[in-house]
Amino acid sequence: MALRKLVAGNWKMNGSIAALAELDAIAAAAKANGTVDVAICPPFTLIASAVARTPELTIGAQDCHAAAKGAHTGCISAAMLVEAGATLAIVGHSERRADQHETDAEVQAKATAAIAAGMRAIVCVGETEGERDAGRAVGVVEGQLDGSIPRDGTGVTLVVAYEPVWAIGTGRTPSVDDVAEMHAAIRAKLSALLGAEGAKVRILYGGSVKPDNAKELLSVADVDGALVGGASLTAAQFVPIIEGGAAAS
Ligand SMILES: O=C(CO)COP(=O)(O)O
Repeated sequence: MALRKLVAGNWKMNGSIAALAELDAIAAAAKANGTVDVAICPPFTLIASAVARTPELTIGAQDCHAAAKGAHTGCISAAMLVEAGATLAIVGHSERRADQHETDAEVQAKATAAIAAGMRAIVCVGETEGERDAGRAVGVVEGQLDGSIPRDGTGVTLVVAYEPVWAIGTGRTPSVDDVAEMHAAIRAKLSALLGAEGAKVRILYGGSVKPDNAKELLSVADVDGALVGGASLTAAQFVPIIEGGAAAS
């Protein structure tokens, strides 16, 4: 079953009010390429301004806290993100798993909170270079899915992003065969975990997606979109990736 592709940008800790000007051309490209869904996840402080500037564009967050409210200084709840206008939240990005020591259980709780608040959750998984070299990539990702995927959401509210850690920000990507193998394994695992709902979960590829490789990567079986870091910061780079997604649809 071919799922509608989602091309999502993760701005990480980049951007500014001035940089939101990029959204104008990105929103126009989203409209012109209506066969794909497009989203941008800017830093928390820019979410409301991004929604105000381009209400037609899906705006998401890069994290949320698992709790509804309380004594968690510096954290943001899913309900706060919804109030700001976010309709999806990335959770469990490898940078947060590494820098903030987030565990699978915490990622699962965050995804559950995001979905309960009415957002879609993009749950990130991916192996390190050492794990791939040791032949453990698929096993590591299956384990992350086991621990991080909420069992009570619907397939539509859940998105998985496969982001090999060694491909993020490096200009290196797995071979098309390796991407196909991993995405097939993720699909099988999702079906085992979620039954029929597993077939509805979009599986994004992330890690050095650029204008010149987007169409090829997005054409691989069970690649239902892309999660784009650096190349999502400018319309000049992100629009051709949106077009690549449409061409692969
Ligand atoms: O981490 C990523 C998206 O979440 C990928 O980042 P790059 O596209 O910059 O490699």
